[in-house]
Amino acid sequence: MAEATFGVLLANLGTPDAPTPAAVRRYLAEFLWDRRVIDVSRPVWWMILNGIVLRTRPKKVAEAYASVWEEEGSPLLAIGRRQQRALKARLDTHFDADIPVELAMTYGRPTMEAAGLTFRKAGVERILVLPLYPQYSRTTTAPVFDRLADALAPCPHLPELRMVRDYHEEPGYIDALAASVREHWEARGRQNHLLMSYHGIPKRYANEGDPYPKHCTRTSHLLAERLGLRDDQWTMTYQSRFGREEWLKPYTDETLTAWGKAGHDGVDVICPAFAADCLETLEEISIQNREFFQDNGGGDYSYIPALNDREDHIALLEQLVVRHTTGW
Ligand SMILES: C=CC1=C(C)c2cc3[nH]c(cc4nc(cc5[nH]c(cc1n2)c(C)c5CCC(=O)O)C(CCC(=O)O)=C4C)c(C)c3C=C
Ligand SMILES: [Fe+2]
Ligand SMILES: [Fe+2]
Repeated sequence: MAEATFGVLLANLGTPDAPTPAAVRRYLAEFLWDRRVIDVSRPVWWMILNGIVLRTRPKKVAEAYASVWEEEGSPLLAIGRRQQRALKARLDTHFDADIPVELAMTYGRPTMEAAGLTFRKAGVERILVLPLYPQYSRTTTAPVFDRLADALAPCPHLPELRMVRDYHEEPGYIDALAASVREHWEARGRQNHLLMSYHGIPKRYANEGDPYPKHCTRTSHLLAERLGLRDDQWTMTYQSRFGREEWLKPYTDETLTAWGKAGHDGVDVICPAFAADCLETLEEISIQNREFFQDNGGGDYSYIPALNDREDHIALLEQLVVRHTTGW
């Protein structure tokens, strides 16, 4: 095997260390203090965050985490580890070399500092950063860049860096999403409507130039086209809103509640912005939103899992690495 000429840093959002109020509080305190995520003036936000949010939210959110927690821990981290191992295996074969692949979270553990140190000890001089967010957002992709820069700040000899900014219209991504939908239809039956639910962001961020909703819309149209869906066979919505400000619309929960009341007989739900299943898909979509639909009179409700460690998903990540490391 040849020696690697670069390393790959897979990055995702982060998750608490345990499904307990204390661990969730630590996680939220770090995450929600990031200006890229919440840009309210610091003194005002400090009062709201410490006076209200961190006093009330951790208990409720810890219960939600407990309902999806796995033996290996938080689903986001457990799946991230599987993605890391599977990508390394593919890259080692592709390059016939021992390619270092690290997983780091923007908030919580495993930290960017730990990944940076591992690369440094291995003598890695070039790092390809691959944030696991198909659609770029200032609230998710940009903090990966900030946190990595912070982690490397003490390093006297910076590695060469490249970052995949987004892959929202990458053919391998759309193909993998479409294959996951078709396989789900074959295994579980097909509902007559497909809902594509994306994590939301405040509408103001989009008005200020975040291309996230444009990326989501493009992904949705490409997926619908690849599945041969007519316009009346699919809908796109945004989930997980937080706080009082207006977020991107239409909202997933309001849409499913209205569809339930209107007596819709069935819906398949996919969340294309999540490269790995996590609290926002396994609890919010698969449990909470199912109730909004069915308790209001809706029929069948079927959640289509994230791409996780599917072979075609890992093959897509491999393709992205191969393309973005050209010349290294
Ligand atoms: C407060 C504002 C938030 C913005 C803006 C936001 C954007 C955003 N988030 C993801 C992906 C994930 N978010 C997750 C959890 C989560 N998100 C927020 C808030 C914002 N997200 C909170 C407060 C939480 C924690 C749970 C809660 O308290 O409700 C997760 C899951 C993590 C896990 O541990 O499973 C992911 C993944 C995207 C893609 C995005 C914008 C594009
Ligand atoms: Fe979020
Ligand atoms: Fe949520």
